[in-house]
Amino acid sequence: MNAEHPGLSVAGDELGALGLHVQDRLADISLTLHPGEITAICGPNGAGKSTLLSCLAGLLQPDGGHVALCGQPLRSLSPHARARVLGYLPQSPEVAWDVSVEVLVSLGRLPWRGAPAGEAQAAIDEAIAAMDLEHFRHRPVSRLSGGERARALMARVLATRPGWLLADEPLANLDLAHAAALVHRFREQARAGRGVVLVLHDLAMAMNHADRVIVLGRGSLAADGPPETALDPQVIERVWGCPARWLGEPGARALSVGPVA
Ligand SMILES: Nc1ncnc2c1ncn2[C@@H]1O[C@H](COP(=O)(O)OP(=O)(O)OP(=O)(O)O)[C@@H](O)[C@H]1O
Repeated sequence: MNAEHPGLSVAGDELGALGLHVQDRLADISLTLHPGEITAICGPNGAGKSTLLSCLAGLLQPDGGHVALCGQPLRSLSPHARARVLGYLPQSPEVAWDVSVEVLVSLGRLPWRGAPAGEAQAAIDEAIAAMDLEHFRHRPVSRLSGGERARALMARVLATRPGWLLADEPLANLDLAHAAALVHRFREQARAGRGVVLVLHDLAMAMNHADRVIVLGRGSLAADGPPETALDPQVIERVWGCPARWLGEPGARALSVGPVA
């Protein structure tokens, strides 16, 4: 974890690397994540993916180690500053209050209280449109389907316009077309110089759309690199215990999984 990687300029702000070092009895992991990339975190159930993402979001403090943004400890940033730069989508699609979609999405603007109202409304409208929610704008979230609610929660994160998007299983409840649209959105965010970090169980999604894949075993780094190497069939067999082989062309791979011995 260091500041050796230069930050990229995003909307006038310097957005630097997001680094993490965790060293305790459960994990020993050091990572530096780069803006401008889509990084996928993959691994079996219980490997520590959500825990790692929560540490990166500053919501969990590792027992030993630290998290730094642009070389600066995350803890030294105010909660407001952290919420403006790190947008976090939790794994659980629960919504505490039965508000409308528009109100839920507008909560993503809370870290920007005091910004011009027009800017806030533009960000909310853009996020609602990006997640194909115009039709549901005034509907209470309790009357949405599971996938629609997942899209509304993602829209709330997008409305913040954070420098880093940290999303735990963002595609899990989405149909094919909405998943493809969201992946396209993630790529746009990365192209704009933002950092995108996704926990993904769908290894084909990670293979086809990530720039970098981090594979977690039980609390340790099993692989880290471009998808072709980090998701090599040997890695998959070692970490998930499944014989597997990749089919198709680069960028459009499918995973064939054999029977578990
Ligand atoms: N609140 C908690 N208290 C104690 N242990 C926890 C807690 N949350 C998770 N764990 C444990 O920490 C380990 C890592 O959990 P984590 O949720 O990070 O895994 P994951 O890789 O995201 O798994 P999944 O793919 O099932 O979502 C697991 O063994 C889990 O049982």
